[in-house]
Amino acid sequence: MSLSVDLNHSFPGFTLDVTFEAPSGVTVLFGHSGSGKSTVIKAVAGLLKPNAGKVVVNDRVLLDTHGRISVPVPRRRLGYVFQDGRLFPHLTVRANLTYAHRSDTKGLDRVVDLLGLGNLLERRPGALSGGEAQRVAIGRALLSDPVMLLMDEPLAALDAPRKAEILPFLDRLCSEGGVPILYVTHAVAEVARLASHLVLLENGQVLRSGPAAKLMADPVLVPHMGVRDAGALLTARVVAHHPDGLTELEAPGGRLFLPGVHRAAGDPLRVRILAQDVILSRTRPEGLSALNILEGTISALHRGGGPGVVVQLAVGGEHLLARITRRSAEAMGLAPGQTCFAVLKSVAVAQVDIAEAAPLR
Ligand SMILES: Nc1ncnc2c1ncn2[C@@H]1O[C@H](COP(=O)(O)OP(=O)(O)OP(=O)(O)O)[C@@H](O)[C@H]1O
Repeated sequence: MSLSVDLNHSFPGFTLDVTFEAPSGVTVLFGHSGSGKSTVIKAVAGLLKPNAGKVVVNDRVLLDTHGRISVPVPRRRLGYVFQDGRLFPHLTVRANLTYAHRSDTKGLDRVVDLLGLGNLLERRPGALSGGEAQRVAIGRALLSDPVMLLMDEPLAALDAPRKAEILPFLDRLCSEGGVPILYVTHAVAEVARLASHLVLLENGQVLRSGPAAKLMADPVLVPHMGVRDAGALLTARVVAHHPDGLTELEAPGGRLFLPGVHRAAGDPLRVRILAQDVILSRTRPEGLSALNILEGTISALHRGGGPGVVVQLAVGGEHLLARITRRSAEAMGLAPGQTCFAVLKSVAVAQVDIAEAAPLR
């Protein structure tokens, strides 16, 4: 699938002017509140008629204001998942799922299995948790046999435990579902977990558009992600589970030992490592409590306006980010091309930051 979006629209005091192309997979529209994310997704869905623009999904023109084409909403064949599930309260989960069902029963079985809905089918929405209701809403959208799923902050209304509960299902949807997704969020953790392609929006414009792993590892973009949320993604593979509860992973640049990762040996993972959790050393450190030491080469340094510096480290074919003080960077004489060791505490990596791997490269 490919998605091509070119939109112009004005509200009083706000102008949207965005152009981006995205390949198959999960495209995340990320930006702060009011940056225009929902306006873009509504225009793609056909719920908002932009002043001018063109939207093409898989060579199918959904909108072309010059050519006076605007495919009506039902004929766009897009599945829409809102913040709140918007299920029919008087229907069971099964009836909600089959309401707009265009697939065969096999499709229903697959979606029920993919989203873990088997034991919920006879319940009504009032008897579901927020996370369960959202899974049903996603299932219903999938069963309408869409050419693309549009998800507008689908986790925003859920508390942290419900988010953690639904994320593994979204991982599976992204890696096995086969349906391309346009996903709106302002949560960096969701970008890190789900995105294959990232479109950064700011004040109604595209700041950057590109592969998620590349943009997440760009030191210049750290302020846009938020200094406490910024972090690069590494692909890793489970090597072994040790009796002391640690899981050993093979990662670019070395081994990682993380607290109990519940995946089988050999499984590929995608691990987000927050820039603020990485310590740098010019020599291989010894006698530390931190178990994880990855060897790399400094590929970029970026000074912000404040006392911080973001260092990008090439490890294997991937990148890590470390946010340290300018004082430390100067004292260590850090410069591109130098060998450097990244030190990471095992307990710094949260379970929510470990996902089934969608390939990064
Ligand atoms: N129907 C409307 N009429 C007037 N202004 C609107 C309308 N819809 C959106 N806007 C304005 O357009 C801008 C972009 O809104 P939009 O909802 O696309 O942002 P967003 O990035 O999705 O924000 P959030 O994360 O808060 O949902 C905002 O300034 C908003 O107030």
